[in-house]
Parts: sequence; C-alpha cells; structure tokens
Amino acid sequence: MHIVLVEPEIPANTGNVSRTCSCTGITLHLVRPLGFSVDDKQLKRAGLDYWHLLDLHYHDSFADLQAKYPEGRFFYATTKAEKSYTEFEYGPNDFFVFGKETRGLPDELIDANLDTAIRIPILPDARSLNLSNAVAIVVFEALRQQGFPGLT
Ligand SMILES: C[S@@+](CC[C@H](N)C(=O)[O-])C[C@H]1O[C@@H](n2cnc3c(N)ncnc32)[C@H](O)[C@@H]1O
Repeated sequence: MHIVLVEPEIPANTGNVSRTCSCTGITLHLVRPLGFSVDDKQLKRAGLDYWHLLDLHYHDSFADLQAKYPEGRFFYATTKAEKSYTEFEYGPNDFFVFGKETRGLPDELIDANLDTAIRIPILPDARSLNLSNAVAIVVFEALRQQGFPGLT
C-alpha cells in the first residue's frame, strides 16, 4: 500500500507517518513543496531509528505521482467526504492521499474524486483530526481488512 502526503508542513507529523510506514511496510510518497527540510531534527526524532526500513519517494506534484502509477486506485482522506473510510474494501496496491495540515487537500482534487473520498467520523463541531493520527486510523483499517499481511 501507499501513503501520499500532499505538501506536508509540520515535520513531526511526517516523522510520525514515516514511522507508521516503516513499521508496516507501506510506501510513503511526499509531494513537494514540503514545509520543512528533510534533515529537520523533529522529523528525524519522530521517525527515530526506523528510517532504514522506509520506502520513501518524492514527487514535484500530485499529477507527477499519478502519472507514475496509472494502475493505482486512489483514496482521498478529507473531512468533506460523504463516505466513511470503513465503506470500502482495500487492497495492496491502493494509495491513500492526505492533505496539508493548514488547508487539507485542494477542493478541485476532492470534487473530481468524490467517489473515492473517505472520511473518518468525528463530531460535527470538530474541524479535523491530526494528520498523522488520520493516517494511522486509515492504514490500520486497510491492513486489518487484508489480515495484517507480513505483520506479527
Ligand atoms: C489537519 S487535517 C487538515 C485540516 C483542514 N483544515 C481541512 O479542513 O481539511 C490534515 C489532513 O488529515 C486528514 N484528516 C484529518 N481529519 C480527517 C477526517 N476526520 N477524515 C478524513 N481525513 C482527515 C485529511 O487528509 C486532511 O487533509
């Protein structure tokens, strides 16, 4: 599976997501521009000593990434989705796309992909979950559905 962070801004969040990906064998894609340097201390600290396990790819734009994976099925995590993340059956070649901390995913991207936009239920008055927590919730549902492949 693949996690895509579109223009992440907070290094500790990307560090946490890196660690989740390292521990589960999920590929991480970072779409530029990033709001931090990849040498950032907070990024490294959150990822601890798991970096050697991480399959990490950088892309100059989301369109670039999609062009590299024409067979991929893309799910878009957003509070604006109508469907819950539990409504789909996920597979090993799926991509899960997450937006930046301040603004989320661009409206045009969501509007063009409403059929595979997924929402984690939260209270109506709450704005959103933390990015790295949202990633962990979705990833572990997808892994659970597939019997936690290769994990003990
Ligand atoms: C901090 S949130 C962005 C908040 C932004 N103000 C917004 O309204 O989208 C960062 C990312 O985490 C994911 N996220 C956070 N809460 C979510 C939820 N309840 N359902 C689905 N995705 C969520 C989305 O991918 C979002 O773009």
